[in-house]
Amino acid sequence: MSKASVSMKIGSDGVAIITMSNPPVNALGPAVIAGLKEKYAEAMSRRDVKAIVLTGESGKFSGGFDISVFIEVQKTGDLSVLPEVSVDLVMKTIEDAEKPSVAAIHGLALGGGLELAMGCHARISTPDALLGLPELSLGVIPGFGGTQRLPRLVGLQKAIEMMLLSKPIKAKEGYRNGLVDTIAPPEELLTVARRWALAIAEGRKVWRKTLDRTDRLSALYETRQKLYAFRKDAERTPNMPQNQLCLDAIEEGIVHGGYAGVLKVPNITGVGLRPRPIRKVAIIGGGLMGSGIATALILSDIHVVLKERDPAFRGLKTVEANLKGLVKKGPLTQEKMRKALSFIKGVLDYSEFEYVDMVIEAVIENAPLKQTIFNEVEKSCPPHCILATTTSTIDLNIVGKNTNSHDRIIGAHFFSPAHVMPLLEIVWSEKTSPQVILDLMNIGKMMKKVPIVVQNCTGFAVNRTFFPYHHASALVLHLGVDPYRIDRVIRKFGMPMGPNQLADLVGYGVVSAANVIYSSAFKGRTFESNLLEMMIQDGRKGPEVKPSH
Ligand SMILES: C[C@@H](O)CC(=O)SCCNC(=O)CCNC(=O)[C@H](O)C(C)(C)COP(=O)(O)OP(=O)(O)OC[C@H]1O[C@@H](n2cnc3c(N)ncnc32)[C@H](O)[C@@H]1OP(=O)(O)O
Repeated sequence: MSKASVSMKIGSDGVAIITMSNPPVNALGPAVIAGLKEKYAEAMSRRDVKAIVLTGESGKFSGGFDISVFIEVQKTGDLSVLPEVSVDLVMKTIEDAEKPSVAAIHGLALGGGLELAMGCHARISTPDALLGLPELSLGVIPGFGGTQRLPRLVGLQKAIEMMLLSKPIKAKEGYRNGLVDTIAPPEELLTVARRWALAIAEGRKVWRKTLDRTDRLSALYETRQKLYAFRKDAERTPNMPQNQLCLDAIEEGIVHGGYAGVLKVPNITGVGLRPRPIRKVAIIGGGLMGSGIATALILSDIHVVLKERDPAFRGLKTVEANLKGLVKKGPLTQEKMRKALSFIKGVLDYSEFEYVDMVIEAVIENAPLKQTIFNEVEKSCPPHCILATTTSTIDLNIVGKNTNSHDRIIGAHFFSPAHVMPLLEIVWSEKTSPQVILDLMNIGKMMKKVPIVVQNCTGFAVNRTFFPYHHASALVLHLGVDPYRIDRVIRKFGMPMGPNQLADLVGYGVVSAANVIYSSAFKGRTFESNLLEMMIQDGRKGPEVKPSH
């Protein structure tokens, strides 16, 4: 077999044609993978290259990872023959590169071959080329990000079918379902591909990363329902764990965003830190937020002590109601609910805080109260314990003012209802230790949350975005426009609910408290309306959420 290689030819149009060669199917062996990295690095460094077309020799794109390498490893146990095939090959080398790539596909693009093509910014193919991810038939799951990218190109249903059945499709079907951008006859393939690549580079065609695309994804609840059905189906093949693992990877990518699993936070991930085990969490406050977080934690098999002030333990009752709601809607079973409830205990003081790994303060948006709590908690918890606040707006340095533990203080901004909403805003100050940030990212993933890591400032990221929107609505309301009409217009625009209904759901007290903090931090840049105060004084506060910390 002739030596595997990757060549590059640069046209006068500024398009570099990078060609994989490894007969008979241009399999992605070590030499091809190394060659791709080398040629891409060269193409990125050359001023005479504007864009790249990636293709394969002898009428084939690529048959995927070189199976003979697997056989070699099975025979010898020598893992060193495995090339470095982290997802970075596709993401860093192709998808995130500063010059666009277009895949020119002919013959076949299978497994890692198709994954390379999906990392490109467009795919041109001959009509009868075979496209597929057959990895599950080999007992593995797509390892170059196919589980993350295929659903974003063809939609969840089709992507799962293609992977679970390991059944390739023809490119003309791929064109219909979004996997292929356009079809070209073999003799025109390279010409069409180079024109497309140039058009992207020159801004005449959209330059979009597959991992960023959501246009083919359904709403999260629909996704979860579909995945639930496929999981039930996969339970019939218990001896093929790769099926469930493939669904796990797909879900991770959809719920947590395409970069899930490769979430990179400078100086936090990839610097040798390892998340510490989290076994027990204390939550202070059993209101809407605290009980929601407690629900999410016990569903992730994490023990919780829920500190309330009122021996009626209304927060515990809310947790139970949350779980019953999930059983009623499915897929939570009665048995899993009973198991989750065994993970939670209501307390009225800090006596059980001695062995907790994290405390989450979930009381009302009142800085002095939070400062008192953190001062008390610092004395009751072990020195490694993470001290998290759910504040949506208050600067962390203010929250931790009365403590000597600024390195352990972090923002864990969940969104109500916390056992349902996937977003988790992780806020760190310049004093927060990288280990604590990584630990909270890990807990967020254990809770199946979408963690976004942002730096400390009033309002952080979400409320810095939310409040201008909220103030614009308050201005229009102040001018006398019907709040229901405002909400109808916003819902028609595409938001799940309008700003007035959202304020009602969250509670006017919470919105008002956050408003005061936000407006004082950005004096002169906000709209101050007294309508909310008037409603609160009139006893109309939104859902009755009594402080119960
Ligand atoms: C990165 C991760 O996602 C992991 C992966 O990519 S796993 C690999 C995924 N790819 C596949 O599973 C493709 C497997 N191959 C096939 O489906 C078929 O071989 C084919 C459709 C590519 C070609 O089929 P056909 O035309 O019928 O010819 P053969 O099956 O007889 O194959 C011809 C020769 O090609 C060799 N070959 C095929 N695929 C690979 C591969 N991925 N790696 C290495 N070699 C491959 C095959 O062994 C035959 O070679 P021979 O010397 O003639 O025996």
